[in-house]
Amino acid sequence: MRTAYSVETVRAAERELMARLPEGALMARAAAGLAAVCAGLLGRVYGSRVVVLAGPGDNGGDALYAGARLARRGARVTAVPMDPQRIHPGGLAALRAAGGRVEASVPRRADLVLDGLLGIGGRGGLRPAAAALAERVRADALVVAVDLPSGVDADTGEVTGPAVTADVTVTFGAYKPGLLVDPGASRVGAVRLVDIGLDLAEPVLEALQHADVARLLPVPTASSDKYRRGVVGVVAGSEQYPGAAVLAVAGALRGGAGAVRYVGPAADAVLARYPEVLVGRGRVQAWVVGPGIGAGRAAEVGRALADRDVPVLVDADGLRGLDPEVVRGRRAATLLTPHAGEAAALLGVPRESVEAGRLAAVRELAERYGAAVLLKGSTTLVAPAGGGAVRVNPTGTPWLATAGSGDVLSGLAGALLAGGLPGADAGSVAAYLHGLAGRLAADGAPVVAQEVAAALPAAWRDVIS
Ligand SMILES: NC(=O)C1=CN([C@@H]2O[C@H](COP(=O)(O)OP(=O)(O)OC[C@H]3O[C@@H](n4cnc5c(N)ncnc54)[C@H](O)[C@@H]3O)[C@@H](O)[C@H]2O)[C@@H](O)CC1
Ligand SMILES: Nc1ncnc2c1ncn2[C@@H]1O[C@H](COP(=O)(O)OP(=O)(O)O)[C@@H](O)[C@H]1O
Ligand SMILES: [K+]
Repeated sequence: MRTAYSVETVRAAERELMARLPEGALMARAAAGLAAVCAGLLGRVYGSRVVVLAGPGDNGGDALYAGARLARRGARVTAVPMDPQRIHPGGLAALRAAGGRVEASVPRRADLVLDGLLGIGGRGGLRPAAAALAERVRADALVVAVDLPSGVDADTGEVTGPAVTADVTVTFGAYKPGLLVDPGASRVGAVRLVDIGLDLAEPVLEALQHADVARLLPVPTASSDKYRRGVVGVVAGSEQYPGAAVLAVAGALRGGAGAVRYVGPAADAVLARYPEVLVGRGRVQAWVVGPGIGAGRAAEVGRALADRDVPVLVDADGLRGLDPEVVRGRRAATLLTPHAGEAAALLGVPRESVEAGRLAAVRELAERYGAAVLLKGSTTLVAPAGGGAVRVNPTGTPWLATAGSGDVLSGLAGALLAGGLPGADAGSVAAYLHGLAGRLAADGAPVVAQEVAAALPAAWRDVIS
């Protein structure tokens, strides 16, 4: 499991460690790690041109001390302060002692630019003086963000104004949520974690890895039969969107359901593609309701939710007007799987505000509905029902933004619910496999939803191998 920690947690761990270490030791560790990564990126340090954008706080300090280390190895290092009156004094002295220079404007030539403007103390987007410096960085220079790209909110990934886009981010002690959640995540480039010895409390965000998914996947045993493996009931599709039924069923079958029961008006289309499917109501271990059902089917959604002891996944049209009290009153898991537009409708806010503040939106929905919530999109997030760490999905590809791929995801997550996984596990494991299948099927070229479903077994094998 990869974990990310809030600024508050990082600062508390830093205080605790600093109390036991000589002054400056922690910053020296950070700077040493940073300089080592830069040296590796430069290949040849001697004679290289390095620019340090130095903000007013400790982030600038890290960058200046790292600059000093590179200068001692023969790099030509120029620091450009964001505010000449406020620059880390120790870092500045170290850089000068190592032969580095200070200039008021960004030099025209640079092999590598260290973005030490703002770290975890940054609030909001870059203010004009900082933004002007960042803008003057030449496009062909390698940009290395110190701790995080300046202008990205460390706790949320929000970017509310100008911000740096890095090629590499060297982060200290722990991943911060803003490095893993869009829009911030799109600005970090490759992330390198430098261990500075922090002893951290609870993470606020976590990302499953192959081994975690392998451990969670339900696998049939000698005593399994199709009912014990889990029957998934799929209420999906309509005359207008019969394909949604086929794709949700495909996801459920490929997700390891013992059997799939289809309920709705697209049975002919479903059976033509999947003769394995049972048609009509009956006992199930989980319901998937909503993909492609269109408007006016609230009664069917209500019927599934009323079965309080059976896990239910609600997606797409099923989410329209969903009543928080009904969902809160359920005993078994409920998993809601909105995209940003559906989440915005449930929250009564514009879509853009969900996209800009994905973590806050998914947490708010989980809290309001007392349910696990999977928010789809460029970084899929899954919040558990009872609060606690949100899961961010590390797999996936923008090629998955194709009609029907969400229907496959619903069926897949439904199969995992039927297999006994709790809501947030079912959602995050499904997103992981779906994202991996998307990558395998796309392989850099356009992909259609059926191919994503067809690649699920390969994704599954990849995870357990
Ligand atoms: N906390 C830790 O565990 C460690 C922190 N270290 C470094 O210290 C950094 C945090 O340092 P600080 O707390 O001094 O904070 P920062 O250096 O991130 O920034 C704080 C300063 O920036 C100004 N500022 C805030 N938002 C701004 C904006 N939007 N535009 C322009 N100026 C803005 C503030 O007025 C404040 O003076 C970390 O990111 C990391 O680089 C490392 O040295 C090692 C350990
Ligand atoms: N920019 C993106 N990058 C990666 N994945 C994306 C992106 N946009 C959408 N997706 C994924 O594509 C799928 C689309 O689902 P959804 O929006 O429900 O579409 P549909 O209703 O057509 O199936 C989701 O799994 C979502 O996370
Ligand atoms: K920075």
